[in-house]
Amino acid sequence: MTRKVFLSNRPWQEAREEFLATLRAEGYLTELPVEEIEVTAALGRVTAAPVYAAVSSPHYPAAAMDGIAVRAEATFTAGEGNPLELALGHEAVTVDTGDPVPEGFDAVIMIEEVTFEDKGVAVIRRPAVPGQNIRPVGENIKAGELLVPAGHVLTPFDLGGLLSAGVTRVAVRPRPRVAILPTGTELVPPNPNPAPGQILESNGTMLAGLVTLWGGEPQVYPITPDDYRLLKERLLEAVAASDLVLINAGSSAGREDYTAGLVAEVGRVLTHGVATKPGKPVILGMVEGKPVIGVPGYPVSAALCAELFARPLIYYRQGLEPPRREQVRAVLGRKIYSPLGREEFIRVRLEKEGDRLVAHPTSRGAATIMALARADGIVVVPRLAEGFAAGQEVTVYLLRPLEDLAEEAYGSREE
Ligand SMILES: Nc1nc2c(c(=O)[nH]1)N[C@H]1C(S)=C(S)[C@@H](COP(=O)(O)OP(=O)(O)OC[C@H]3O[C@@H](n4cnc5c(N)ncnc54)[C@H](O)[C@@H]3O)O[C@H]1N2
Ligand code: MOO
Repeated sequence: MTRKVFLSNRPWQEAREEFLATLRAEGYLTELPVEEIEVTAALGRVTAAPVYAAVSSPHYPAAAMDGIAVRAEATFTAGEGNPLELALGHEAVTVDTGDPVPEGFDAVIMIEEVTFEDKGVAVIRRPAVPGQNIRPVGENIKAGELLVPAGHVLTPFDLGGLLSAGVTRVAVRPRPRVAILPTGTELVPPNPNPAPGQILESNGTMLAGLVTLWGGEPQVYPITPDDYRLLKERLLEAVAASDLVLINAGSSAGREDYTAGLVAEVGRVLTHGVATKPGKPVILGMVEGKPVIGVPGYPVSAALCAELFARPLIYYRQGLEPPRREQVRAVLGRKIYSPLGREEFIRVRLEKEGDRLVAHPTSRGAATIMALARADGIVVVPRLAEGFAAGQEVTVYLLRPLEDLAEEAYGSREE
């Protein structure tokens, strides 16, 4: 096999657009699958069709209070000075909250307003108004009413509403199954005593976490060594069993970086290399109508590529628009130099100084996962800019809510 050394340097937006357009053309993002599941297990799932009420709620006129059901017109004469006696079981019927109001009765008087002087006789001192303390049929939901539209993320309230309307099963978008393949002969399961050269496999779990946050169902495969035949077997197995495959590492130009060649052999490579930092050697490909992303090995590169390329797919595949990251404006704590020609994603910590926010760039190494873990946001230096001056106002894409900003600064602020 020839060793492919040169990667393309396309703007990532263009590469992503082409990837999405290819997936749309193949029906992957337009003919979305559907599954029917129990409403009780549907929290956070996306409806595949509008859901209508099977039954009204309540489906019978229901007492809204504990008391007695009466015929309102038979109570008009009751007054403080004119107690009215009603024969129980005939002129009045005791009911509890939620009970059906018996046929022919049209009001409920709260038990606190009733005295029972004689066994079998209820005494009232105020007339009842028709409909009082009765929840009519359909007060909450009317049979046939639209409960939720298609493409709606089901909340706990929705689930309560669906069940109250007699809906027990619901058609939803399946959670996209995402196969994550950690590859590399140097990788070992995490342990506290790695030998020199061994790399603790951590990206699988990190990527699985991101996939879960975005609504997907991750499956992390066992570590595959850099063996072309094994990688090919694993890739084909993963493609058959999932909706999206993330092959982690082997994306670059090293002697055992097989991913691009492999995807090209069994499918097609749309992009190998984008003009970002980190994340440059990403591979976007298609195998048997499924997207395959070659995610670079360095943890921060892996996280960024997942964000830029896997996140939109996982959302669109569920029939959702990927939510926009919240943005704030901040001033830079120091100058950033960034090479021309690559869009750089710089992790920053934010600090409140009076009424302004100051963004402090953290470590820029693609291997420094804790810098990402501790970052509050990302500042993007455009491809055709060489950086920003200290004190310049920039946009920060938030990685966590502003109110969660850590009080104390931890970790290094140096590059
Ligand atoms: N001559 C060149 N060398 C490199 C280039 C280049 O263009 N020319 N690109 C660099 C860039 S940028 C990146 S990013 C990396 C990407 O490399 P690969 O995707 O081929 O990944 P590996 O070389 O196999 O691994 C790199 C590094 O990543 C860590 N790693 C890998 N897998 C895991 C895992 N599952 N869990 C945790 N960490 C992992 C590991 O530290 C590796 O050392 O290539 C540059 N080189
Ligand atoms: O672009 Mo690599 O992805 O520098 O880290």
